[in-house]
Amino acid sequence: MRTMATQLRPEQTAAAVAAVELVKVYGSGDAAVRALDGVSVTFARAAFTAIMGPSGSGKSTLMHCLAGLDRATSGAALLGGTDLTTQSERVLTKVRRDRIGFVFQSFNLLPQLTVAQNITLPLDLSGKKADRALFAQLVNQLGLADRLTHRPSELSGGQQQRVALARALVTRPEVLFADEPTGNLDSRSSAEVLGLLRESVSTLGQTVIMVTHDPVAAAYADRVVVLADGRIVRDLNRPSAAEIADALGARQ
Ligand SMILES: Nc1ncnc2c1ncn2[C@@H]1O[C@H](COP(=O)(O)OP(=O)(O)OP(=O)(O)O)[C@@H](O)[C@H]1O
Repeated sequence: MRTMATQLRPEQTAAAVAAVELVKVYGSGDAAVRALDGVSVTFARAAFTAIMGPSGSGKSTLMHCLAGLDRATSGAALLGGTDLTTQSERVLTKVRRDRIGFVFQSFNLLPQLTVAQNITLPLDLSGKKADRALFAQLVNQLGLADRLTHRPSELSGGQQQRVALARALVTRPEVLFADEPTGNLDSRSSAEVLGLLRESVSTLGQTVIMVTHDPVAAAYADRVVVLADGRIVRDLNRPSAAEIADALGARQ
């Protein structure tokens, strides 16, 4: 539980997403692991940010705390000014469903549903109607128009990830979190999915935050934040893949 209220600045509450002095400790006593060690960072709207860093540096923990999937030990995790660390589980479930889009390495599609049903599932679950114009635009942009009645098992990995992307975007989430979205894809499909993420930022004004190990993937982002030992150690503006690899190499 938080012992002291975290002081918030206007630029933090106005940002799409912000971490403020975020600390996450797993376990206790000798076994305690400080996965996040006081992370403060703001993420602008309509920007594509990559979070990078060595294995165990805290990337997933940061994303999970910012997306309301895990609760920080102290500090604030702000989504459009709402501090997720102080919300009930019931509210967090609603926030994840209504305000956040997710794309995971493993696609997470429902095998018994068609492509079209998978895409509209989050809207169906919250009792909302799909915006037909946006649905049609996404399906065309993502090259899924002739796949709508197929099951996920009939699609390639790249196509499945494009369905997951459409499912995440059709709700118009305030932020799209992508966790190693190209981890299971070959380089051609990876380039396609990353290009589509990039396009969602440029054409739809989507805010995207992506965890990745891959400097080539991170080079699609506007900004690359590098973590080490639960702290932010680099913050790069539009870096090339080579600059990203250098920044990571210097840390390992
Ligand atoms: N549920 C947990 N219980 C205990 N320790 C945890 C838990 N989750 C993560 N950790 C620890 O917290 C630290 C940060 O882990 P995290 O998964 O955030 O790193 P990461 O940068 O995402 O790593 P990777 O690139 O390998 O996925 C690591 O030391 C990890 O062992």
